[in-house]
Amino acid sequence: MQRSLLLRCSNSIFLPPPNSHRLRPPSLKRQSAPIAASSGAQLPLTFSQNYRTAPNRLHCSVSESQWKQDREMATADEQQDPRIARISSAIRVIPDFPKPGIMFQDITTLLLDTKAFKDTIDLFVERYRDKNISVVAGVEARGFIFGPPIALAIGAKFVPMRKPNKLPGEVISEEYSLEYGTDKMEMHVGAVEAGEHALVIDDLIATGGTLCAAVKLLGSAS
Ligand SMILES: O=P(O)(O)OC[C@H]1O[C@H](OP(=O)(O)OP(=O)(O)O)[C@H](O)[C@@H]1O
Ligand SMILES: Nc1ncnc2[nH]cnc12
Repeated sequence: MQRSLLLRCSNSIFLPPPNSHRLRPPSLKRQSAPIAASSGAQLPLTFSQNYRTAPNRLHCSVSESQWKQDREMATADEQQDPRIARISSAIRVIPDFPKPGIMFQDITTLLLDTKAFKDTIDLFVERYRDKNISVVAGVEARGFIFGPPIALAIGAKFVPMRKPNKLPGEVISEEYSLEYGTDKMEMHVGAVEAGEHALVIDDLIATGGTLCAAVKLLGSAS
Protein backbone atom coordinates (compact mmCIF):
# COMPACT_ATOMS: atom_id res chain seq x y z
CA MET A 1 0.00 0.00 0.00
CA GLN A 2 1.30 3.39 -0.82
CA ARG A 3 0.94 6.65 0.97
CA SER A 4 -1.97 9.02 0.87
CA LEU A 5 -0.70 12.53 0.68
CA LEU A 6 -1.97 15.84 -0.47
CA LEU A 7 -1.00 19.11 -1.94
CA ARG A 8 -2.60 21.29 0.64
CA CYS A 9 -4.85 20.85 3.62
CA SER A 10 -7.02 23.69 4.75
CA ASN A 11 -5.44 24.76 8.02
CA SER A 12 -8.71 26.17 9.23
CA ILE A 13 -9.99 22.67 9.64
CA PHE A 14 -7.26 20.32 10.69
CA LEU A 15 -4.11 22.07 11.63
CA PRO A 16 -2.81 25.05 13.55
CA PRO A 17 -1.72 28.29 11.89
CA PRO A 18 -0.66 28.71 8.26
CA ASN A 19 3.07 28.43 8.77
CA SER A 20 2.69 24.99 10.21
CA HIS A 21 1.19 23.88 6.94
CA ARG A 22 3.41 22.25 4.49
CA LEU A 23 2.93 21.08 1.03
CA ARG A 24 2.69 17.37 0.77
CA PRO A 25 3.68 15.60 -2.40
CA PRO A 26 1.29 13.47 -4.34
CA SER A 27 1.14 9.76 -4.02
CA LEU A 28 -0.83 6.80 -5.15
CA LYS A 29 -3.49 5.33 -2.95
CA ARG A 30 -5.31 2.24 -4.01
CA GLN A 31 -8.80 1.13 -3.33
CA SER A 32 -7.78 -1.43 -0.77
CA ALA A 33 -6.76 1.34 1.60
CA PRO A 34 -9.07 3.78 3.35
CA ILE A 35 -8.63 7.24 1.96
CA ALA A 36 -10.44 9.96 3.80
CA ALA A 37 -12.56 11.07 6.69
CA SER A 38 -14.70 13.99 7.69
CA SER A 39 -13.77 13.62 11.33
CA GLY A 40 -10.44 15.37 11.52
CA ALA A 41 -8.29 13.13 9.40
CA GLN A 42 -6.33 14.58 6.55
CA LEU A 43 -7.15 13.32 3.12
CA PRO A 44 -5.30 12.45 -0.02
CA LEU A 45 -5.30 14.88 -2.86
CA THR A 46 -5.09 12.06 -5.28
CA PHE A 47 -6.61 8.67 -5.40
CA SER A 48 -6.24 5.70 -7.62
CA GLN A 49 -8.58 2.78 -7.61
CA ASN A 50 -9.46 -0.30 -9.51
CA TYR A 51 -13.15 -0.22 -8.90
CA ARG A 52 -13.91 -3.24 -11.03
CA THR A 53 -12.17 -5.73 -8.83
CA ALA A 54 -13.18 -4.50 -5.39
CA PRO A 55 -15.75 -1.69 -5.51
CA ASN A 56 -17.17 -2.31 -2.05
CA ARG A 57 -13.88 -1.88 -0.30
CA LEU A 58 -13.78 1.82 -0.93
CA HIS A 59 -14.10 3.88 2.25
CA CYS A 60 -14.00 7.61 2.83
CA SER A 61 -12.32 7.17 6.15
CA VAL A 62 -8.80 6.89 7.46
CA SER A 63 -7.55 5.61 10.78
CA GLU A 64 -5.57 7.74 13.21
CA SER A 65 -2.54 5.49 12.77
CA GLN A 66 -2.74 5.80 8.99
CA TRP A 67 -3.01 9.54 9.38
CA LYS A 68 0.07 9.65 11.59
CA GLN A 69 1.97 7.43 9.20
CA ASP A 70 1.07 9.69 6.28
CA ARG A 71 2.21 12.74 8.22
CA GLU A 72 5.55 11.15 8.99
CA MET A 73 6.07 10.16 5.39
CA ALA A 74 5.11 13.62 4.21
CA THR A 75 7.60 15.19 6.58
CA ALA A 76 10.29 12.88 5.26
CA ASP A 77 9.37 13.79 1.68
CA GLU A 78 9.56 17.47 2.48
CA GLN A 79 12.99 17.09 3.95
CA GLN A 80 14.20 15.14 0.94
CA ASP A 81 12.71 17.17 -1.88
CA PRO A 82 13.50 20.89 -1.89
CA ARG A 83 10.74 21.56 -4.41
CA ILE A 84 8.09 20.99 -1.80
CA ALA A 85 8.99 23.87 0.48
CA ARG A 86 9.06 26.20 -2.51
CA ILE A 87 5.67 25.04 -3.71
CA SER A 88 4.25 25.40 -0.24
CA SER A 89 5.51 28.93 0.17
CA ALA A 90 4.08 29.88 -3.24
CA ILE A 91 0.56 29.22 -1.96
CA ARG A 92 -0.87 32.36 -0.40
CA VAL A 93 -2.96 32.04 2.74
CA ILE A 94 -5.73 34.59 3.16
CA PRO A 95 -7.42 34.64 6.56
CA ASP A 96 -11.18 35.05 6.83
CA PHE A 97 -11.97 34.50 3.16
CA PRO A 98 -14.66 33.99 2.01
CA LYS A 99 -15.96 34.24 5.55
CA PRO A 100 -14.56 34.63 9.09
CA GLY A 101 -12.64 31.63 10.35
CA ILE A 102 -11.63 30.29 6.95
CA MET A 103 -7.93 30.29 6.11
CA PHE A 104 -8.17 30.43 2.33
CA GLN A 105 -5.39 28.60 0.52
CA ASP A 106 -4.92 30.64 -2.64
CA ILE A 107 -3.18 28.64 -5.37
CA THR A 108 -3.34 31.52 -7.89
CA THR A 109 -0.03 32.75 -6.50
CA LEU A 110 1.47 29.33 -7.19
CA LEU A 111 0.34 29.66 -10.81
CA LEU A 112 2.27 32.93 -11.11
CA ASP A 113 5.48 31.21 -10.07
CA THR A 114 6.47 29.27 -13.18
CA LYS A 115 9.02 27.12 -11.39
CA ALA A 116 6.74 26.25 -8.49
CA PHE A 117 3.87 25.48 -10.87
CA LYS A 118 6.05 23.25 -13.04
CA ASP A 119 7.51 21.55 -9.98
CA THR A 120 3.99 20.81 -8.76
CA ILE A 121 3.05 19.10 -12.00
CA ASP A 122 6.39 17.30 -12.16
CA LEU A 123 5.97 15.88 -8.66
CA PHE A 124 2.68 14.32 -9.57
CA VAL A 125 3.94 13.05 -12.91
CA GLU A 126 7.00 11.47 -11.30
CA ARG A 127 4.81 9.76 -8.74
CA TYR A 128 2.09 8.51 -11.05
CA ARG A 129 3.69 7.73 -14.37
CA ASP A 130 4.01 4.00 -15.10
CA LYS A 131 1.29 3.20 -12.57
CA ASN A 132 -1.22 1.98 -15.13
CA ILE A 133 -3.47 5.00 -14.60
CA SER A 134 -5.78 5.57 -17.56
CA VAL A 135 -8.02 8.28 -16.09
CA VAL A 136 -7.18 11.57 -14.43
CA ALA A 137 -10.37 12.94 -12.91
CA GLY A 138 -10.14 16.67 -12.24
CA VAL A 139 -12.49 18.30 -9.74
CA GLU A 140 -13.97 21.63 -10.82
CA ALA A 141 -12.59 24.22 -10.71
CA ARG A 142 -9.04 23.99 -9.49
CA GLY A 143 -8.60 20.36 -10.42
CA PHE A 144 -9.03 21.60 -14.00
CA ILE A 145 -5.80 23.55 -13.62
CA PHE A 146 -3.60 20.77 -12.31
CA GLY A 147 -5.31 17.71 -13.79
CA PRO A 148 -4.86 18.17 -17.56
CA PRO A 149 -1.07 18.65 -17.60
CA ILE A 150 -0.69 15.63 -15.34
CA ALA A 151 -3.03 13.59 -17.56
CA LEU A 152 -1.11 14.50 -20.71
CA ALA A 153 2.24 13.73 -19.15
CA ILE A 154 1.26 10.29 -17.85
CA GLY A 155 -0.70 9.37 -20.96
CA ALA A 156 -4.14 9.26 -19.35
CA LYS A 157 -7.44 10.72 -20.45
CA PHE A 158 -8.80 13.68 -18.52
CA VAL A 159 -12.32 13.46 -17.10
CA PRO A 160 -13.87 16.65 -15.68
CA MET A 161 -15.93 16.26 -12.51
CA ARG A 162 -18.21 19.24 -12.80
CA LYS A 163 -20.58 21.38 -10.80
CA PRO A 164 -24.25 20.53 -11.48
CA ASN A 165 -25.97 21.25 -14.80
CA LYS A 166 -22.79 21.97 -16.71
CA LEU A 167 -22.29 18.74 -18.61
CA PRO A 168 -24.48 18.28 -21.70
CA GLY A 169 -24.60 14.49 -21.81
CA GLU A 170 -26.07 11.91 -19.48
CA VAL A 171 -24.53 12.29 -16.02
CA ILE A 172 -24.19 10.57 -12.69
CA SER A 173 -24.18 12.84 -9.62
CA GLU A 174 -23.02 12.89 -6.05
CA GLU A 175 -23.99 15.43 -3.39
CA TYR A 176 -21.47 16.46 -0.76
CA SER A 177 -20.74 18.92 2.04
CA LEU A 178 -18.15 21.67 1.84
CA GLU A 179 -16.25 23.71 4.41
CA TYR A 180 -18.72 26.49 3.72
CA GLY A 181 -21.81 25.01 2.10
CA THR A 182 -22.95 22.04 0.08
CA ASP A 183 -22.55 21.13 -3.56
CA LYS A 184 -23.11 18.46 -6.14
CA MET A 185 -20.63 16.88 -8.51
CA GLU A 186 -21.40 15.38 -11.89
CA MET A 187 -19.57 13.20 -14.37
CA HIS A 188 -20.51 12.01 -17.84
CA VAL A 189 -21.76 8.47 -18.06
CA GLY A 190 -19.31 6.45 -20.13
CA ALA A 191 -16.31 8.67 -19.47
CA VAL A 192 -14.79 5.99 -17.27
CA GLU A 193 -15.06 2.29 -17.86
CA ALA A 194 -15.04 -0.58 -15.40
CA GLY A 195 -11.56 -1.73 -14.56
CA GLU A 196 -9.81 1.55 -15.27
CA HIS A 197 -7.42 3.03 -12.73
CA ALA A 198 -8.32 6.60 -11.86
CA LEU A 199 -6.37 9.38 -10.24
CA VAL A 200 -8.39 12.21 -8.68
CA ILE A 201 -6.76 15.62 -8.76
CA ASP A 202 -7.78 18.68 -6.80
CA ASP A 203 -5.90 21.53 -5.16
CA LEU A 204 -6.96 21.19 -1.57
CA ILE A 205 -8.69 19.10 1.04
CA ALA A 206 -10.67 20.73 3.82
CA THR A 207 -13.47 18.50 5.06
CA GLY A 208 -12.77 15.85 2.44
CA GLY A 209 -16.34 15.94 1.19
CA THR A 210 -15.31 16.81 -2.33
CA LEU A 211 -12.75 14.06 -2.60
CA CYS A 212 -15.14 11.49 -1.16
CA ALA A 213 -17.78 12.54 -3.67
CA ALA A 214 -15.28 12.19 -6.52
CA VAL A 215 -14.26 8.73 -5.37
CA LYS A 216 -17.88 7.64 -4.95
CA LEU A 217 -18.71 8.96 -8.38
CA LEU A 218 -15.88 6.98 -9.93
CA GLY A 219 -16.96 3.93 -7.98
CA SER A 220 -20.52 4.16 -9.21
CA ALA A 221 -19.40 4.72 -12.79
CA SER A 222 -18.21 1.17 -13.13
O1 LIG B 1 -12.38 19.04 1.28
P1 LIG B 1 -13.57 19.89 1.00
O2 LIG B 1 -14.20 20.47 2.24
O3 LIG B 1 -14.58 19.19 0.16
O4 LIG B 1 -13.08 21.18 0.20
C1 LIG B 1 -12.17 21.13 -0.86
C2 LIG B 1 -12.76 21.69 -2.12
O5 LIG B 1 -13.10 23.07 -1.92
C3 LIG B 1 -12.53 23.84 -2.96
O6 LIG B 1 -13.37 23.96 -4.05
P2 LIG B 1 -14.71 24.82 -3.99
O7 LIG B 1 -15.85 23.93 -3.66
O8 LIG B 1 -14.47 26.00 -3.10
O9 LIG B 1 -14.96 25.21 -5.48
P3 LIG B 1 -14.13 26.07 -6.54
O10 LIG B 1 -12.86 25.33 -6.81
O11 LIG B 1 -15.04 26.06 -7.71
O12 LIG B 1 -13.89 27.42 -5.97
C4 LIG B 1 -11.29 23.06 -3.34
O13 LIG B 1 -10.83 23.41 -4.62
C5 LIG B 1 -11.74 21.64 -3.24
O14 LIG B 1 -12.38 21.20 -4.42
N1 LIG C 1 -9.59 26.88 3.15
C1 LIG C 1 -9.82 26.83 1.84
N2 LIG C 1 -9.00 27.45 0.96
C2 LIG C 1 -9.24 27.40 -0.36
N3 LIG C 1 -10.28 26.77 -0.91
C3 LIG C 1 -11.11 26.14 -0.06
N4 LIG C 1 -12.22 25.42 -0.30
C4 LIG C 1 -12.69 25.00 0.89
N5 LIG C 1 -11.94 25.44 1.90
C5 LIG C 1 -10.94 26.15 1.32
